[in-house]
Amino acid sequence: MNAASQDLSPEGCRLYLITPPRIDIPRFRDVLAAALDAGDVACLQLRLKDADKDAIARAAEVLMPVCHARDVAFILNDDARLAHELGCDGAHLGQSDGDHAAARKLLEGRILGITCHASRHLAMTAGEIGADYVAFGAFFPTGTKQTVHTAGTDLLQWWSEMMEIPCVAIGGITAENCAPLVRAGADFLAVVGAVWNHPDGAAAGVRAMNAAIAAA
Ligand SMILES: Cc1ncc(COP(=O)(O)OP(=O)(O)O)c(N)n1
Ligand SMILES: Cc1nc(C(=O)O)sc1CCOP(=O)(O)O
Ligand SMILES: [Mg+2]
Repeated sequence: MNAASQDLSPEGCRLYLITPPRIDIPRFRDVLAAALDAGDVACLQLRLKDADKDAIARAAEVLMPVCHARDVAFILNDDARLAHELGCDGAHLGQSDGDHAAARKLLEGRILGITCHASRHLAMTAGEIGADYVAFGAFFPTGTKQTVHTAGTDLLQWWSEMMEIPCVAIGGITAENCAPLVRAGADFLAVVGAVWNHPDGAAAGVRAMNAAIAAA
């Protein structure tokens, strides 16, 4: 994902970073800069699940320039209206995060991603309303979020053979387990823990993920 062009045409699988659910903004700013300097990252999704709009706005004000300085798209989770107001590059919406078609109109020319769990039907519907990407998951158990749905590589393979719209794989993805997802056609791997909880730091997490993607 390119912040300048909003071009989601994939050139091989790329890394999609999602913030930890809670952050200390000044400290995270430096960790993020180091992570983005460590290797290719298509975009960062700001996902602060317990934060109010003011706190999200404060985080976006600090973190969006860090992303844009590195040509990394800045995507807001859950709230298309706020993404529009804050000048984000796009929004990621789940199935309970408002009217997708209205969000598509509001975010014209910007990125709209939609969670489709493990459902071909939800993905087709997301494609019909003009989503820029569909997200499937969870592929593996994850400690970041309680998940209900389980997706398999057959879904990625079916989607990527049928459709031009890029697909994102999410849920418990690590450098150790990601190869089958890349080979099945995932255009982006979305991760939280594999980068921010990497034992050698987030920069090492980005390097490990990119090395695993390249080797897949
Ligand atoms: C890239 C990506 N894929 C899926 C999700 C999950 O979105 P959602 O189902 O709305 O759940 P929350 O993230 O809001 O807890 C995502 N955020 N990003
Ligand atoms: C935010 C999110 N959504 C998921 C879904 O399945 O829709 S799984 C997930 C958590 C991803 O974090 P980690 O990379 O640490 O597993
Ligand atoms: Mg959501």
